Amino acid sequence: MRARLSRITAAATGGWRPSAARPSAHALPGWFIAVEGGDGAGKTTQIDALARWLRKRGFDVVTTREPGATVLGAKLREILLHTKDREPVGARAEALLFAADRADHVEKVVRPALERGAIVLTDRHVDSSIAYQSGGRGLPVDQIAALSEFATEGLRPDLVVLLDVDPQVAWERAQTRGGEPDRLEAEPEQFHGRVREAFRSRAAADPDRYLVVDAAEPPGVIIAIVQDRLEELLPLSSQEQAEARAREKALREAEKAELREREARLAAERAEAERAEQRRRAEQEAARQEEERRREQARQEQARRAAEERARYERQKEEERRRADEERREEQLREAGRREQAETDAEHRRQIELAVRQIEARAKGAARERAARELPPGATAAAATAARRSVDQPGSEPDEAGSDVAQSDASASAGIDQTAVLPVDLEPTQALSALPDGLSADRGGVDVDDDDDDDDAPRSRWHLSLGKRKL
Ligand SMILES: Nc1ncnc2c1ncn2[C@@H]1O[C@H](COP(=O)(O)OP(=O)(O)O)[C@@H](O)[C@H]1O
Ligand SMILES: Cc1cn([C@H]2C[C@H](O)[C@@H](COP(=O)(O)OP(=O)(O)O)O2)c(=O)[nH]c1=O
Repeated sequence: MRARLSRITAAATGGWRPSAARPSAHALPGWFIAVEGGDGAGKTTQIDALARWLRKRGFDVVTTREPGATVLGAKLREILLHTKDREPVGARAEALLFAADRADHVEKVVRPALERGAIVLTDRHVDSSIAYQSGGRGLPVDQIAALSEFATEGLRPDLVVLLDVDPQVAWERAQTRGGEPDRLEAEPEQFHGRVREAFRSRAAADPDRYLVVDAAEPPGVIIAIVQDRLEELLPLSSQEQAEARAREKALREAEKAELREREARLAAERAEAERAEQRRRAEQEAARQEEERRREQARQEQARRAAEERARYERQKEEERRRADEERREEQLREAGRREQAETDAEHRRQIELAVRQIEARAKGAARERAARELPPGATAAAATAARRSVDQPGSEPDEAGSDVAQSDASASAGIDQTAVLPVDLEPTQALSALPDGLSADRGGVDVDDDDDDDDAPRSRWHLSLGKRKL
């Protein structure tokens, strides 16, 4: 089967050259197969089976036989095999008659069939003459071979299938066909033994052209062996070649289709890879743009925060400047208030001191007047004069009182109400209650020190303390 497959492949590719494998010398296009063996070996059975098999493969098959395939051959066969009631045929005449049949057979059946390219399957040929007329009858083998060479014009089978079997077995098989044994079949066992040996000897001398098969095997086994050999030998039939070409064409088409499919698949894969690459690049570009946008956003956010921070810082600085200005203004206002308050307080102190001195001066004057009234008349006049001087210059000793009055006049000229001058006969507490509005000198804030130790007139020392005003 392997050989057949290799031939199918070779034929399909145009590499098969039948003549190169042909063991015979003929150059005819057909194939010449001879089946040989003893009587009852199974030749007819195998030829029928081979013919069916070969025809099924598409070959032009011609089955034939020797002797008796032609009109002449049929008459010779009758003479050769059925000699009952006739004069016996001698060995040399027998050999010549078989040769005559063969010559007519080759000329009229075999060669024409081979020339048209048929496979010719013949039941017996030259080897039967070698086996029977030489081996069996004892005629010189070279002369029998030369006679056959003459009859066939040198045509030799491409293959001789020798069905080799014990003559006794073959004889028993032949009996199953019924009928009377022919003249040669009727020969003794030794004869058939020599025939067998002649066949075997000839096959052994040319193994390339002979296939020896054990004919004791079942018909199926034998046909398989012969088929194997013929598959090696024969080319493909026209039908098989056409089928092989069709298969080869289908194979090429399948390969082309597979190639196209593969190329399409590769193209699709390349396109997909390209699309994937484009997607990857697009995603990469999108990611890059997104990253750039994110960075720009972050940069803008950072710039916005920096701007906000700067604005906040500027607002803070502005606020600090505003607060500082406000504090400075408030401080200036407070300072102005303090100065104003200090001036007001100083003015009040001055007025209070003036008032106190006036009160003290008047009190002293009043005391002197009282003392004068209590003195003798001369002393009284002097005291009254002093008292008047004291009255005329209240708030101090006569000299001091005069200057205090002058100061009071100065205060009046500075806008202080002259009506604020206290009456001289007021007690200190009465005088304080008579202070102008805005001045206060309560007992808690003004110490009145009645000191009569160094002065004969009751004298109060006023220590002024001013309540703090809120600005
Ligand atoms: N291999 C075989 N085994 C057994 N019987 C066979 C075998 N081949 C053929 N036969 C039978 O033997 C008989 C002779 O066969 P046949 O083919 O006529 O032989 P041949 O043509 O060689 O004289 C037939 O009855 C056939 O059925
Ligand atoms: C062709 C040939 C046949 N013979 C013999 C062999 C056979 O016995 C006989 C042919 O008889 P046949 O009935 O054709 O053979 P088989 O019995 O095998 O079917 O002729 C020769 O002796 N010489 C030959 O050259």
